[in-house]
Amino acid sequence: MEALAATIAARREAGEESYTHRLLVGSVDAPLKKLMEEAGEVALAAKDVEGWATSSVAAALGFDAARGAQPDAVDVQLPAEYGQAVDHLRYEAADVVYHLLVVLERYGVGLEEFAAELNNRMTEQERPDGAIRLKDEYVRRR
Ligand SMILES: N=c1c2ncn([C@@H]3O[C@H](COP(=O)(O)OP(=O)(O)OP(=O)(O)O)[C@@H](O)[C@H]3O)c2ncn1[C@@H]1O[C@H](COP(=O)(O)O)[C@@H](O)[C@H]1O
Repeated sequence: MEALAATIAARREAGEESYTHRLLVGSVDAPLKKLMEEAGEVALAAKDVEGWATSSVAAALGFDAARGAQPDAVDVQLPAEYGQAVDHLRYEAADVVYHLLVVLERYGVGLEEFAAELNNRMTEQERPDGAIRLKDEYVRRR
């Protein structure tokens, strides 16, 4: 994530051949539209995973019912498509994170500041030692 955020920031100085550069300096509507589009694709991909899981459970229950069995536990065989759907979910999630980092970069929110925002929401027990916090040196606008 740090390497990606640094690459995105450096693309401010790149040429028009860079997709990231165009998202950083062109109309903001472009990265915002992509962010929303990719978030929608994550939702659809997750529903696809759900679909393969529930149809597999339904198939296993139907198989047991056909045998007249009343099992305590159902042996669900997840098909290859389930794994492919999870892979697809991960792929779309990466598209969201990339476009989110581009949008944050456009408005000067670096990865460190973003991490500090998340760290601030953690309980003392969750937060690792030395975690970056939202302090004046990270945030100049508060
Ligand atoms: N991580 C990414 C990254 N993730 C997604 N994308 C681009 O985001 C766009 C997504 O658009 P689409 O949805 O049309 O493409 P898709 O994901 O194939 O299709 P869908 O299945 O989502 O519909 C594609 O053009 C991808 O290339 C990215 N473009 C760049 N990066 C990183 O940014 C660096 C700089 O890239 P440049 O833009 O080439 O400077 C790269 O080296 C990468 O590390």
